[in-house]
Order: sequence, then C-alpha cells, then structure tokens
Amino acid sequence: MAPPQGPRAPLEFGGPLGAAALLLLLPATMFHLLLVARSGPARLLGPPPYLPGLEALWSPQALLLWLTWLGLQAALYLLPARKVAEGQELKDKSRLCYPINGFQALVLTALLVGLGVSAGLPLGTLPEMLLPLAFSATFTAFIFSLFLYVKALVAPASALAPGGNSGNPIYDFFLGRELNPRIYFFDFKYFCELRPGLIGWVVINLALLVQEAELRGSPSLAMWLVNGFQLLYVGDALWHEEAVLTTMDITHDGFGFMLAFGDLAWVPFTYSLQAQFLLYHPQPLGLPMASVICLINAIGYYIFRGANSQKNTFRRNPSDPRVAGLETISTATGRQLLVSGWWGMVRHPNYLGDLIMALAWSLPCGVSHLLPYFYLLYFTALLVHREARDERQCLQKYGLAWHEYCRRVPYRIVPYVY
Ligand SMILES: NC(=O)C1=CN([C@@H]2O[C@H](COP(=O)(O)OP(=O)(O)OC[C@H]3O[C@@H](n4cnc5c(N)ncnc54)[C@H](OP(=O)(O)O)[C@@H]3O)[C@@H](O)[C@H]2O)C=CC1
Ligand SMILES: CC(C)CCC[C@@H](C)[C@H]1CC=C2C3=C(CC[C@@]21C)[C@@]1(C)CC[C@H](O)C(C)(C)[C@@H]1CC3
Repeated sequence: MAPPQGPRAPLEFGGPLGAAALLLLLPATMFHLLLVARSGPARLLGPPPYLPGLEALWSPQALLLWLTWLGLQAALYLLPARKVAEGQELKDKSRLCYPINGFQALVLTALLVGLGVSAGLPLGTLPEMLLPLAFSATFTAFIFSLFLYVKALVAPASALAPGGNSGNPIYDFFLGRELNPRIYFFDFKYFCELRPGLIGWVVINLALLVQEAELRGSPSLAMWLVNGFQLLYVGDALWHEEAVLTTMDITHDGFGFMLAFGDLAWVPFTYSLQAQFLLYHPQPLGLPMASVICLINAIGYYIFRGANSQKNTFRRNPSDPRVAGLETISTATGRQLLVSGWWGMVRHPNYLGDLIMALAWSLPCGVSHLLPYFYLLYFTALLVHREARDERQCLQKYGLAWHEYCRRVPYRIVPYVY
C-alpha cells in the first residue's frame, strides 16, 4: 500500500473544505443550468424554477442508455489504432503507450447514430432525457471516483500524482490520487478526457438541433452555428488527440472526482448549454451578424490551433523547420522555452484563442440573457486559475529561466490587458 505523501504539495482549491464544497457545488450548478435553460425566464442568477423530485432525476432507462454509451465508447477505444503514441516520461523514467484512435471513434459514432436514426431511433427525444441522463452521469462519476480512490490505495508510490495525496480523504477523493490509473492497456483518464464526454456533447447538440427541426420545421441559423463551432472544436481535439498527452491533466493531475465528473458529466451537460438555451428560446440571427460571429470563431480557432501546434511541434522536435527559426530561452532542465512566435505574444496564447471561440459560441444566442454566456464566464475563471497553477509548476521546473521568460513576455493571456 502506498503511504500518503504528506503535506509537501501545497493544497489547492481551498484545501479539504474547498474540495468538500466543490463536491456539492459542481453537480448543483450543473442541475441548476439544466433546469434554468428550459425555463421561460432562463435566469442564470436566482433560484431554479423548481426543485426536481427523485422521480424526475432517477430513471433506469437513462442509466441503461448512459452505461450503453460508456460501453460503446470503451469498445471503440479498444479497436485497432492507426498509431500508438508514447506519453511523457514518468517518475520511474518509463513512458506509457496510448492508442490514437479518437477521431476514428467520432466518425464511427456518427455512422452508428446515422444508422440508428435512419432505422427509426428517436434522437429528437434525447433532450427530454437530459436531466435523468445527467443524474446517471453524476452518479457514475461518484462511484467511479470511489473505485479510483480505492485502486490508488494499492498503487505503488511512483504511480501517485504530485497533488491529491495529502492524507485527507475528501481532498484526495476530489483531486485524485493516482496519475494514470489503468487496467492493462485501458487508461481511464485518457479515455474519459476525450471520448464519452466530448463525443457525448456533440451528440446532445445534434439531438437538440433535430428536436428544434421537429418543433419549428427547420433548425435555426443560431443552432447551426453553435453545432458547427462546437463540432469543429471536438473534431479538432480528437484529430490532434496526441497533443492531450502533454496537457496538465494528463501529466500532472491525479484522476479523481474533479476530472471524472468534469469529463463525464460537466462537459456534455453544461458545454451544450447554448444549444439547450436555443431550443427553448429561439433567437433571430441575420446573415451579416452570423458572418461576423463566424469570423470571430475563425480568429479564435486560428490562434488556438496555431499556438497549440507550435508548442507541440517544438516539444516533439525543436529542429523541425516550422519552429527551428523561433527564438528560445535555455533552461537548467535542458528543455527550452519559446520566446517568439505565438508564445512570444503572451504566455498562454492558446487560452486566448480558446476564450475568443467561447465568445463566438455565445453570441448566436443574442444578448437578451446572461445564461448562454455562462460558459464564457466559467471558462475565463477556469483558465485564469489554470494559468496560475501552470505558472507555479513552471517556476518550480524552470526557476530563473521562467523569470526571464516572464520578463520578456510580460502578459499572461490578453496582450496589454492581463
Ligand atoms: N475547453 C475546456 O474546457 C478546456 C480547454 N483547455 C485547453 O487545453 C489546451 C491545453 O491547455 P493546458 O494543458 O492548460 O496548457 P498548455 O497547453 O498551455 O501547456 C502548458 C505547458 O506548456 C509548456 N510551456 C509553457 N510556456 C512555454 C513556452 N514559452 N515554450 C514552450 N513550452 C511552454 C509548459 O510545459 P513544458 O515546458 O513541461 O512542456 C507548460 O506547463 C489549451 O488550448 C486550453 O485552452 C484547457 C482546459 C479546459
Ligand atoms: C468540473 C470542474 C469545473 C473542472 C473540470 C475541468 C474539465 C471539464 C476540463 C479540464 C481540462 C479539460 C480539457 C478539455 C475539456 C475540458 C476539461 C476536461 C479538452 C479535452 C477540450 C478540447 C481541447 O481541444 C483540449 C485541448 C483537448 C482540452 C484538454 C483539456
């Protein structure tokens, strides 16, 4: 059994009390958003329109559907992959292998859903099941996190994450103890981060579009835009699946309730909020405004993809001709930091692009309600917090070289603002 690492890693998220509050607050916020999106006034701030009873939340059919979905995605994960990629080096100097077949899973899911719809599957009824489905996803995330917590008790110390091993069970349950929990080749964190939630988000959006078409004759332009933008985002994530192996979630964070709930419940049921809002609150959108919004999304995507690809290319092979001409700072670890190109503009250009896209996803919903802007607000808070965590880790890793980088590139996310 692995001993707890003690209080060496500083506690995050407000320690055990903060973690306990988040355990309740995150699911409560998700249900609040689901209820408010379908209510007439759609008021983000204020009490929910009603408190659902257990009969509105608990449905064996929804649980069965949810488990079938997880099973389908797990089966697609296990299919032969076009490539097997190596992850970052671990504490014991080994590297784990990951199948690169996420995009294939998206395409096969689309084919299966298409086949199902042509065989009479009532996709348009899915929006009515969102509440019990979200409840099933939350329930499974709790049970799954318990399993992960217990599994970590028998994991070797070298398999534990730097945080999440404080010895406080609530805090550790929330943050996650084991870095890469696996059963043989099946990596739970990698699977959850990119498959059931992200692909589920796209399917929920599509079901909302289908229901809107059934209700009003055809989907609105606003609904098309939201569906198109978010499909591009998910498709891009799965196309560049290998890049997720260098994100903080995979390389640093343990797998516990925060990520299990985030991946399985929060992403599909709250990231589809704009499409949910549009189904119940149709918004007029003219072609000129739609073109402006498309341009905003394109600019955001260009920055997001450019910055992420530049860093990934550089980390994989610094002498790649696409990045070889960029200016760098050497660090004591032997790794270098880019100080020109996207990473010379601000210290997190990828966050900037992501935030611009988040704005483009809300704009089709008009400006009469705050609710569709929830994602933008939450995402700004998430990225500011994430950026602070990343800066702490980089300072620890690179010391003086990081100070030099901050001096050369003073702004964090938005040039001349922040
Ligand atoms: N939609 C959503 O809900 C979310 C989306 N995201 C997106 O995920 C993507 C990945 O984000 P995230 O994992 O947080 O962080 P990043 O991809 O920005 O990775 C940060 C790491 O990049 C390396 N790095 C930092 N500066 C430089 C530099 N100048 N030169 C070279 N390497 C550098 C450091 O690691 P090292 O030096 O060790 O390589 C650092 O720890 C982002 O695009 C973000 O917007 C993130 C969270 C949620
Ligand atoms: C529930 C809490 C409020 C916090 C949970 C956070 C998670 C929802 C996010 C943490 C990092 C994420 C990433 C993506 C989705 C959201 C979560 C899981 C990502 C897969 C989205 C698509 C991007 O292209 C990406 C770069 C692959 C993202 C990686 C990080």
